[in-house]
Amino acid sequence: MPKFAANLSMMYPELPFLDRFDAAAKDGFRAVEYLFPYAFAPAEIVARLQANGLQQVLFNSPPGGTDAASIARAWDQAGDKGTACQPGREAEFRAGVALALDYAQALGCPRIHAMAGLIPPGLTREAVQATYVDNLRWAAVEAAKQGVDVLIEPINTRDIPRFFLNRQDHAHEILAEVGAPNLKVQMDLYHCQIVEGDVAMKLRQYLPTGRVGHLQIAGVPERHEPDIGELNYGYLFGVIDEVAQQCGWDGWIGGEYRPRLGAQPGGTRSGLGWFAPWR
Ligand SMILES: O=C(O)C(=O)[C@H](O)CO
Ligand SMILES: [Mg+2]
Repeated sequence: MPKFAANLSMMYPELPFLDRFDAAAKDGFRAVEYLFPYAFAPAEIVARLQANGLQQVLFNSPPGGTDAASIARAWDQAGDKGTACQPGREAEFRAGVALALDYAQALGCPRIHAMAGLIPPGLTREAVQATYVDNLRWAAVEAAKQGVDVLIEPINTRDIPRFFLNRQDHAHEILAEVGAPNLKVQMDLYHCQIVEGDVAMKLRQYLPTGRVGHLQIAGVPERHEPDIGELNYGYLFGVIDEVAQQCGWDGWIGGEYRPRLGAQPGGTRSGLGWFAPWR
């Protein structure tokens, strides 16, 4: 049976961040994921997780910067979407991963997502792949010391132009090149549909490899609830369940979507019809 995590960066926009843990638990979620915990002391988040019996199943290493203020600026102002592929920012990437691993230890989180970043102007994907691979190899070694997986996620270039990693097959080629068993793919079906399509067959192809560390879902193309848009998630959850039972995949599925009703009071909860059969 699929296990769903609430993405607290996109769901519950009607609530302050720290109140979203309680709301997700009240709505039946047993796990949460989000982008960045760095604006809060780990103890503040641990208190919310423990008060609600929630598992922390994913968050991102910093997209740039290495302290709360510079991380927020990197995402909001600089438009950084990771630094892993960017030559000359290796020290920043590594400091960010070290911070993320400290938080992962404190939060009991078994995986972090290291965003690839944008291909720098004037360079090509091929020209920066070696930097990406070297950074991931370093991150995987550090993460393995505390039993944490590092995830890489193909992201579509309509949402993030010039993002380095866009395709599932390229992500799995990177895993092979890095050669670290704790480096895995964050397979976001929203991005997979936009970039490649054929989502059910890609689930059947990649879940049995044991190298998909996490799934995420959202409606396509609006990125609202999974039951709004061109993907039949009822069918896809059945495929995930069938393949997971065959291959033993036991991962989480993050609801990484913007509720259609936005920040209206109760807007997120009123859109949880897709989740009702799985609570
Ligand atoms: O963009 C996505 O789909 C992600 O999952 C990143 O981690 C955050 O943007
Ligand atoms: Mg995603």
